[in-house]
Amino acid sequence: MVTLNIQSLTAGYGPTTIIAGASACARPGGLTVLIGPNGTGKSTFLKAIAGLIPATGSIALCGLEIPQRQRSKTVSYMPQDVGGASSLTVLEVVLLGRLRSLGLSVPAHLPTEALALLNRFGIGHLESRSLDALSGGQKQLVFLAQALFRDPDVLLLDEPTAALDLRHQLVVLNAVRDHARERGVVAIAAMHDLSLAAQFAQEIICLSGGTVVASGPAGDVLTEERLRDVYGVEASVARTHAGFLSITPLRPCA
Ligand SMILES: Nc1ncnc2c1ncn2[C@@H]1O[C@H](COP(=O)(O)OP(=O)(O)OP(=O)(O)O)[C@@H](O)[C@H]1O
Repeated sequence: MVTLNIQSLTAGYGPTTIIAGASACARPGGLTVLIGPNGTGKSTFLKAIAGLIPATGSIALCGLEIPQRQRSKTVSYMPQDVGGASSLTVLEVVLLGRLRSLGLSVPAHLPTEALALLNRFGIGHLESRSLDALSGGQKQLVFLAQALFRDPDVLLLDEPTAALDLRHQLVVLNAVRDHARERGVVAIAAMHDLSLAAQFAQEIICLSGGTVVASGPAGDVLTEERLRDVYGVEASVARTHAGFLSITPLRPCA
């Protein structure tokens, strides 16, 4: 099984350290949700795992260290702002400028599979539309489809449901969770909606102050005491009739 082990990860920007010796483990076959307040470093954590920013510490898959220069082959990162998001390299983007004259031979099954994925997200009818002519949520769905289609060993999604309506939030999180189950891959998504996180996560990692302060099943991580400590809010944590945790923020702590 391709468990991702993160040990003593330290990363930041210039002289500023944002992630300071964070350690966590993400198991394959389900969705791991990364939570934490605004600006706490969730995106930085994911970018450091993906090898997109300099970092120290160890990132290992199945016990084998993945050197930073090889991360892009095994790890796929979908950023929060999908305005120009793509997992294509800079060189590939330039090459695509001559797409029509490249004479690419695309095996017939690939467009069929890609279209099936778009249909799963309810946007198959947009297949020929230019990206410029899509709404923010539609664009997010296209790049999610690209991320899943790429089929990496480790899928990192930065707030994948932020621009989506209720139905598409469920469609996407079901698709990501099913994908992780079917392929046995690691999927980590940063999220702010804690009730949705509790519904879909096999495990939750909670970041605060540059380190991992808790990880495990939603019921262990999402306690009223932790929400007070980490988010500075009084919140009610209850279980719904369907058996899921429901988190209701009540008021900021005094
Ligand atoms: N390119 C950058 N250069 C300098 N500082 C940055 C850069 N990107 C982010 N930061 C800073 O790093 C800190 C962590 O940002 P990050 O985006 O990782 O937080 P986050 O937990 O994902 O936040 P949010 O929930 O608001 O999206 C913030 O203080 C932010 O201002």
